[in-house]
Amino acid sequence: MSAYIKAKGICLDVPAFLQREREASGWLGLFMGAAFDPPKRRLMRLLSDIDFELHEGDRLAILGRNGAGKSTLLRVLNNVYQPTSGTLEVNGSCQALLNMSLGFSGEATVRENIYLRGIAMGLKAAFLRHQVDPILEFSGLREKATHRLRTLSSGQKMRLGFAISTSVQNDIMLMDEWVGAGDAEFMAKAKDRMQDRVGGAKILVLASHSVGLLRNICNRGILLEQGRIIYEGDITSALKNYHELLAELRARNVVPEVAEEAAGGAQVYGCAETIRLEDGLFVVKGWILNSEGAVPGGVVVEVDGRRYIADRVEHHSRRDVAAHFGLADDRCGFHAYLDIPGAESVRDLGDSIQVFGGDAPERADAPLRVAPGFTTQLVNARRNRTKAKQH
Ligand SMILES: Nc1ncnc2c1ncn2[C@@H]1O[C@H](COP(=O)(O)OP(=O)(O)OP(=O)(O)O)[C@@H](O)[C@H]1O
Repeated sequence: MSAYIKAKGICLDVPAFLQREREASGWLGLFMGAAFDPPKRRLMRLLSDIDFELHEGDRLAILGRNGAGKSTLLRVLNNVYQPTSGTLEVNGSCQALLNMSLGFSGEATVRENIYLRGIAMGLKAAFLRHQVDPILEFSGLREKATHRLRTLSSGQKMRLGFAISTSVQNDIMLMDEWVGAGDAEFMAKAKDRMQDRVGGAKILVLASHSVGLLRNICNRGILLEQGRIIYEGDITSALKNYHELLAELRARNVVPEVAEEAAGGAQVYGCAETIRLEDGLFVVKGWILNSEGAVPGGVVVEVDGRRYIADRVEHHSRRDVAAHFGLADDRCGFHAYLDIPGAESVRDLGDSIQVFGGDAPERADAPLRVAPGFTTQLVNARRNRTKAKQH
């Protein structure tokens, strides 16, 4: 049977308890206020008139700034919240990667938690028996199988949650950000599995601030603002509308608030495409943008572990990149000019160069992708130097 999601006129109201703001005029006043002025209950509308249909092959990006309602909508799709009005039809097995530790019990053992969580996911005990070993293996927690969950580190709990949640392929996947957990070795395994699961899902719904990720994975997008869909369309036009909304907010001096993620700042993406020497300065060309659709100005090049800050970064129009990411501002191309003492040509740089971007040089710590052409340039330069030495 085919998988689909049909949301018609969904609204969600939740009760909010509001306490009157009052000046604390001493302890007695505070206690009396708490005793005789109980919080008022008021209904708050978190989602209004949400309408969309998803069918097989749809990969939907949910866009919106902080507090727009993305996670709330995912929770409604996952039946965590019942809509106050409207109808939701979900056909197909559904897996939500929303909260990795949902359904865990700290007092139960790791093995027991696999059953608890698996059953909460709708899996049968007989089926789960065969999943326990692969889950312990994948999460690297085989020797902890009989330990109580509360004795595990948060990274280990995350690994376990990830291994259980992704142990089976489902028709529909709901995701709040791309899941990455644990150390580098686990991350690599997790990435492969995520790619498998995402590729195997018939329908994917992904809420994220990561524009590059959404652009790569999704083919459709909805833009939420204050719990309403303000735009729906293909991913390119949805991203364009999202960036236009952010640009408009910035123009009105409203902080768009999309960047308060764990990393503590807007995510920076980009690519270093070429490097050459021009009038004694190295010029790195490429493109750069951040998750707010703005163009960061800091570029740093790391050669053999030493950081060199660009003296000057010039921005240029890159319509190809702007069209790909749906940017409101197409000046995301950059030429970064650097002085690298001791290097007189590209061949002196070696081939272990990394390029980083950020809002300012001192915060330029987001690695930019290095285009194959860039690497080829360095490798050819090194080869030429070796040949020249031999002659
Ligand atoms: N159970 C709840 N009770 C009251 N308010 C809530 C509840 N859940 C969410 N909200 C409010 O609803 C709004 C939307 O929250 P939600 O977490 O869906 O935003 P979001 O778009 O996912 O944001 P972010 O990008 O920061 O993750 C916020 O203002 C939040 O404070």
